[in-house]
Amino acid sequence: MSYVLVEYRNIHIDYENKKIINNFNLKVKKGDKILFKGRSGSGKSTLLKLIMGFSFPSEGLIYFNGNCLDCYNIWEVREQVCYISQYLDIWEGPVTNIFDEIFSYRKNLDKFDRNKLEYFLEYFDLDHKILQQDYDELSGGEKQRICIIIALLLDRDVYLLDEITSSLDQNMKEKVINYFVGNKDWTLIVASHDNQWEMDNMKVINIGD
Ligand SMILES: Nc1ncnc2c1ncn2[C@@H]1O[C@H](COP(=O)(O)OP(=O)(O)OP(=O)(O)O)[C@@H](O)[C@H]1O
Repeated sequence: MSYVLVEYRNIHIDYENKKIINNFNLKVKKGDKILFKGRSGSGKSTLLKLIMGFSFPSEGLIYFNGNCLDCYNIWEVREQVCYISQYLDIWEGPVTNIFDEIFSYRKNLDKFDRNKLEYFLEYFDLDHKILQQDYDELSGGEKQRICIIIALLLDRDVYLLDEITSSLDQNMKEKVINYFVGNKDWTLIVASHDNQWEMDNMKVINIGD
Protein backbone atom coordinates (compact mmCIF):
# COMPACT_ATOMS: atom_id res chain seq x y z
CA MET A 1 0.00 0.00 0.00
CA SER A 2 1.13 3.51 -0.74
CA TYR A 3 2.04 5.64 2.27
CA VAL A 4 3.30 9.19 2.76
CA LEU A 5 7.07 9.16 2.35
CA VAL A 6 7.87 12.88 2.30
CA GLU A 7 5.84 15.68 3.78
CA TYR A 8 6.48 19.40 3.51
CA ARG A 9 4.52 21.03 6.33
CA ASN A 10 3.98 24.82 6.46
CA ILE A 11 7.30 25.54 4.80
CA HIS A 12 8.48 29.14 4.56
CA ILE A 13 11.85 30.10 3.12
CA ASP A 14 13.34 33.57 3.29
CA TYR A 15 16.77 34.61 2.12
CA GLU A 16 18.09 38.02 3.05
CA ASN A 17 14.59 39.35 3.83
CA LYS A 18 13.27 38.04 0.51
CA LYS A 19 10.39 35.57 0.74
CA ILE A 20 11.11 32.63 -1.59
CA ILE A 21 8.56 30.04 -0.39
CA ASN A 22 5.37 31.03 1.41
CA ASN A 23 3.57 28.28 3.34
CA PHE A 24 4.28 25.32 1.06
CA ASN A 25 2.51 22.07 1.95
CA LEU A 26 2.79 18.78 0.12
CA LYS A 27 2.51 15.08 0.88
CA VAL A 28 4.46 12.78 -1.43
CA LYS A 29 3.45 9.14 -1.34
CA LYS A 30 5.77 6.24 -2.06
CA GLY A 31 5.88 5.74 -5.82
CA ASP A 32 4.61 9.26 -6.60
CA LYS A 33 6.16 11.13 -9.49
CA ILE A 34 6.17 14.86 -8.76
CA LEU A 35 7.30 17.66 -11.08
CA PHE A 36 8.12 21.07 -9.58
CA LYS A 37 7.63 23.74 -12.25
CA GLY A 38 8.09 27.47 -11.90
CA ARG A 39 10.14 30.44 -12.96
CA SER A 40 13.86 30.57 -12.32
CA GLY A 41 14.48 31.48 -8.69
CA SER A 42 11.06 30.34 -7.48
CA GLY A 43 12.64 27.86 -5.05
CA LYS A 44 12.41 24.47 -6.82
CA SER A 45 15.98 23.37 -6.07
CA THR A 46 15.72 24.66 -2.53
CA LEU A 47 12.65 22.46 -1.94
CA LEU A 48 14.61 19.41 -3.12
CA LYS A 49 17.63 20.28 -0.98
CA LEU A 50 15.46 20.50 2.16
CA ILE A 51 14.92 16.74 2.00
CA MET A 52 18.68 16.11 2.01
CA GLY A 53 19.36 18.67 4.74
CA PHE A 54 21.39 20.78 2.28
CA SER A 55 19.01 23.73 2.91
CA PHE A 56 16.83 24.55 5.89
CA PRO A 57 13.38 26.12 6.09
CA SER A 58 12.98 29.46 7.86
CA GLU A 59 9.75 28.01 9.26
CA GLY A 60 8.02 24.66 8.94
CA LEU A 61 8.99 21.01 9.09
CA ILE A 62 9.98 18.23 6.72
CA TYR A 63 8.94 14.67 7.46
CA PHE A 64 10.51 11.59 5.94
CA ASN A 65 8.80 8.27 6.53
CA GLY A 66 6.87 9.83 9.41
CA ASN A 67 9.93 11.27 11.16
CA CYS A 68 10.58 14.96 11.44
CA LEU A 69 14.00 15.61 9.93
CA ASP A 70 16.75 16.66 12.28
CA CYS A 71 20.53 16.63 12.32
CA TYR A 72 20.56 13.00 13.53
CA ASN A 73 18.12 11.21 11.24
CA ILE A 74 19.18 13.14 8.12
CA TRP A 75 22.00 10.59 7.68
CA GLU A 76 19.45 7.80 7.37
CA VAL A 77 17.59 9.82 4.75
CA ARG A 78 20.79 10.32 2.76
CA GLU A 79 21.25 6.55 2.65
CA GLN A 80 17.83 6.14 1.04
CA VAL A 81 17.57 9.17 -1.20
CA CYS A 82 19.71 10.30 -4.11
CA TYR A 83 19.86 13.96 -5.14
CA ILE A 84 21.25 14.72 -8.60
CA SER A 85 22.36 18.33 -8.71
CA GLN A 86 21.93 20.68 -11.65
CA TYR A 87 25.56 21.71 -11.09
CA LEU A 88 27.83 19.34 -12.95
CA ASP A 89 31.28 20.55 -11.95
CA ILE A 90 31.37 18.55 -8.77
CA TRP A 91 34.03 15.98 -9.69
CA GLU A 92 37.54 16.01 -11.06
CA GLY A 93 40.12 13.55 -12.36
CA PRO A 94 39.61 10.42 -14.46
CA VAL A 95 36.03 9.17 -14.48
CA THR A 96 37.08 5.70 -13.34
CA ASN A 97 38.68 7.22 -10.21
CA ILE A 98 35.41 8.97 -9.39
CA PHE A 99 33.58 5.62 -9.44
CA ASP A 100 36.39 4.04 -7.37
CA GLU A 101 36.17 6.77 -4.76
CA ILE A 102 32.38 6.82 -4.43
CA PHE A 103 32.12 3.05 -4.18
CA SER A 104 35.01 2.77 -1.72
CA TYR A 105 32.88 4.28 1.08
CA ARG A 106 31.76 1.60 3.48
CA LYS A 107 28.06 2.29 2.90
CA ASN A 108 28.47 1.98 -0.88
CA LEU A 109 30.88 -0.93 -1.04
CA ASP A 110 28.28 -3.53 -1.99
CA LYS A 111 26.54 -1.24 -4.49
CA PHE A 112 29.13 -1.30 -7.23
CA ASP A 113 28.15 -3.68 -10.00
CA ARG A 114 30.44 -3.70 -13.03
CA ASN A 115 27.83 -5.39 -15.22
CA LYS A 116 25.33 -2.68 -14.39
CA LEU A 117 27.92 -0.01 -15.14
CA GLU A 118 28.55 -1.58 -18.57
CA TYR A 119 24.80 -1.77 -19.16
CA PHE A 120 24.24 1.91 -18.24
CA LEU A 121 27.17 3.11 -20.37
CA GLU A 122 25.60 1.40 -23.34
CA TYR A 123 22.03 2.43 -22.49
CA PHE A 124 23.06 6.09 -22.13
CA ASP A 125 25.12 5.91 -25.29
CA LEU A 126 28.55 6.48 -23.73
CA ASP A 127 31.72 4.91 -25.08
CA HIS A 128 33.54 2.72 -22.59
CA LYS A 129 36.64 4.90 -23.16
CA ILE A 130 34.94 7.68 -21.18
CA LEU A 131 36.05 5.90 -18.00
CA GLN A 132 39.67 6.83 -18.77
CA GLN A 133 38.89 10.47 -19.65
CA ASP A 134 39.20 13.41 -17.29
CA TYR A 135 35.79 14.48 -15.97
CA ASP A 136 36.76 18.15 -16.52
CA GLU A 137 37.15 17.53 -20.21
CA LEU A 138 33.72 15.97 -20.77
CA SER A 139 30.84 17.82 -22.42
CA GLY A 140 27.90 18.96 -20.27
CA GLY A 141 25.74 16.11 -21.59
CA GLU A 142 28.46 13.53 -20.86
CA LYS A 143 28.89 14.86 -17.31
CA GLN A 144 25.12 14.76 -16.84
CA ARG A 145 24.98 11.10 -17.92
CA ILE A 146 27.93 10.14 -15.68
CA CYS A 147 26.14 11.74 -12.69
CA ILE A 148 22.96 9.84 -13.60
CA ILE A 149 24.86 6.55 -13.83
CA ILE A 150 26.48 7.13 -10.43
CA ALA A 151 23.02 7.80 -8.97
CA LEU A 152 21.55 4.67 -10.54
CA LEU A 153 24.41 2.49 -9.31
CA LEU A 154 23.80 3.83 -5.79
CA ASP A 155 20.52 1.98 -6.13
CA ARG A 156 18.13 4.18 -4.16
CA ASP A 157 14.39 4.18 -4.59
CA VAL A 158 13.84 7.89 -3.96
CA TYR A 159 15.36 10.29 -6.48
CA LEU A 160 15.46 14.08 -6.35
CA LEU A 161 16.29 15.19 -9.87
CA ASP A 162 17.35 18.80 -10.30
CA GLU A 163 17.30 19.79 -14.01
CA ILE A 164 19.09 16.59 -14.99
CA THR A 165 18.22 16.75 -18.68
CA SER A 166 19.23 20.34 -19.46
CA SER A 167 22.34 19.38 -21.49
CA LEU A 168 20.94 16.34 -23.28
CA ASP A 169 19.68 16.04 -26.85
CA GLN A 170 16.05 15.17 -27.51
CA ASN A 171 16.60 11.45 -27.91
CA MET A 172 18.73 11.12 -24.77
CA LYS A 173 16.28 13.27 -22.77
CA GLU A 174 13.51 10.83 -23.65
CA LYS A 175 15.63 7.85 -22.61
CA VAL A 176 16.52 9.42 -19.25
CA ILE A 177 12.96 10.57 -18.52
CA ASN A 178 11.47 7.20 -19.49
CA TYR A 179 14.03 5.37 -17.36
CA PHE A 180 13.11 7.29 -14.20
CA VAL A 181 9.38 7.78 -14.77
CA GLY A 182 8.95 4.22 -15.99
CA ASN A 183 9.97 2.67 -12.69
CA LYS A 184 6.70 2.43 -10.79
CA ASP A 185 8.34 1.71 -7.43
CA TRP A 186 10.57 4.76 -7.41
CA THR A 187 9.50 7.99 -5.77
CA LEU A 188 10.59 10.95 -7.89
CA ILE A 189 10.63 14.66 -7.22
CA VAL A 190 11.85 16.47 -10.31
CA ALA A 191 12.66 20.17 -10.66
CA SER A 192 12.64 21.15 -14.31
CA HIS A 193 11.59 23.75 -16.86
CA ASP A 194 11.39 21.03 -19.49
CA ASN A 195 7.83 20.13 -20.55
CA GLN A 196 9.00 16.70 -21.61
CA TRP A 197 8.79 15.62 -17.98
CA GLU A 198 5.03 16.25 -18.01
CA MET A 199 4.07 12.66 -18.63
CA ASP A 200 0.69 11.16 -17.73
CA ASN A 201 1.76 9.80 -14.37
CA MET A 202 3.60 12.99 -13.28
CA LYS A 203 1.84 15.26 -10.83
CA VAL A 204 2.75 18.85 -11.66
CA ILE A 205 3.17 21.30 -8.78
CA ASN A 206 3.64 24.96 -9.67
CA ILE A 207 6.09 26.62 -7.35
CA GLY A 208 5.84 30.35 -6.73
CA ASP A 209 2.28 30.85 -8.00
N1 LIG B 1 22.00 29.70 0.31
C1 LIG B 1 21.33 30.73 -0.25
N2 LIG B 1 21.54 32.00 0.19
C2 LIG B 1 20.85 33.05 -0.34
N3 LIG B 1 19.96 32.92 -1.33
C3 LIG B 1 19.72 31.69 -1.80
C4 LIG B 1 20.39 30.53 -1.28
N4 LIG B 1 19.92 29.44 -1.94
C5 LIG B 1 19.01 29.89 -2.82
N5 LIG B 1 18.89 31.23 -2.74
C6 LIG B 1 17.98 32.07 -3.50
O1 LIG B 1 16.69 31.49 -3.41
C7 LIG B 1 16.00 31.61 -4.65
C8 LIG B 1 15.53 30.25 -5.08
O2 LIG B 1 16.64 29.48 -5.57
P1 LIG B 1 16.46 28.04 -6.22
O3 LIG B 1 17.79 27.63 -6.72
O4 LIG B 1 15.76 27.16 -5.27
O5 LIG B 1 15.47 28.38 -7.43
P2 LIG B 1 15.02 27.47 -8.66
O6 LIG B 1 13.54 27.61 -8.77
O7 LIG B 1 15.55 26.10 -8.52
O8 LIG B 1 15.73 28.22 -9.87
P3 LIG B 1 16.26 27.66 -11.30
O9 LIG B 1 15.01 27.27 -12.06
O10 LIG B 1 16.94 28.86 -11.88
O11 LIG B 1 17.18 26.52 -11.01
C9 LIG B 1 16.95 32.29 -5.62
O12 LIG B 1 16.65 33.68 -5.62
C10 LIG B 1 18.31 32.04 -5.00
O13 LIG B 1 19.21 33.06 -5.32
